[in-house]
Amino acid sequence: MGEKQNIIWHQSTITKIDRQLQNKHKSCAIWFTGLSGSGKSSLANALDHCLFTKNIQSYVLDGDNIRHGLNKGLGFSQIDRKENIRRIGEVSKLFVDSGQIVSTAFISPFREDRLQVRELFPKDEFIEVYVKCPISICESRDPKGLYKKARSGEIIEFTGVSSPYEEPTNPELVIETDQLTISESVDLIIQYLKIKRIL
Ligand SMILES: Nc1ncnc2c1ncn2[C@@H]1O[C@H](COP(=O)(O)OS(=O)(=O)O)[C@@H](OP(=O)(O)O)[C@H]1O
Ligand SMILES: Nc1ncnc2c1ncn2[C@@H]1O[C@H](COP(=O)(O)OP(=O)(O)O)[C@@H](O)[C@H]1O
Repeated sequence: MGEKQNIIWHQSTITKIDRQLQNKHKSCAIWFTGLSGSGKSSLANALDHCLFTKNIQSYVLDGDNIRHGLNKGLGFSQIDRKENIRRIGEVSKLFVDSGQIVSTAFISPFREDRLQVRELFPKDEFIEVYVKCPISICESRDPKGLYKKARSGEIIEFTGVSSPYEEPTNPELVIETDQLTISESVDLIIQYLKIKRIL
């Protein structure tokens, strides 16, 4: 297909390993998944802050922000969510190729879509973090008032209310945000990155 379109893959002369050696740490995608209000953005940003202060190359891709730009125009049907996640998967891979630790904060409710992203990476470069929190607590947090709108029918196909969330079956990490503080959660992730020799 690439050949038909006269598109030829260029191998970059500086490799991912060259970049990792220069950075003095490995690169990976940390894929936060969970309900709205479970704490994905808060954790991804707190982790980013912690890594940044340690001089580690880190960046966050956040659902709300990406949907303002790259994925503007995509909605919340199953098909649009699939495309949303597919694109973020590809962008994350570019970040990992560039030697960075990229944290993504997307609901990514469908197992199949998360699996498709996982398959883009070698085994040790994709870390799925299930940000687990009972919906009753997410709803009581309701940082953007969206659950209220979903319950009243103002928002349709809202995850956990009128659209499914398929829990991860085998994530690398589970973080229960109704049990741990943000700082305890970040410590857990840092500990995992050290055990896996990413840091
Ligand atoms: N219908 C519906 N369902 C779920 N979420 C909704 C919806 N409409 C708007 N929002 C807001 O969009 C954010 C989720 O976007 P994502 O790109 O992470 O969603 S997905 O992964 O494609 O399912 C989500 O952000 P988070 O609360 O950070 O998860 C909401 O703020
Ligand atoms: N232990 C915790 N971990 C993460 N977030 C928490 C925790 N306790 C309370 N919160 C609050 O819950 C809300 C989660 O919102 P957010 O991070 O935007 O979630 P999401 O990105 O999953 O929608 C924030 O207001 C955050 O301060």
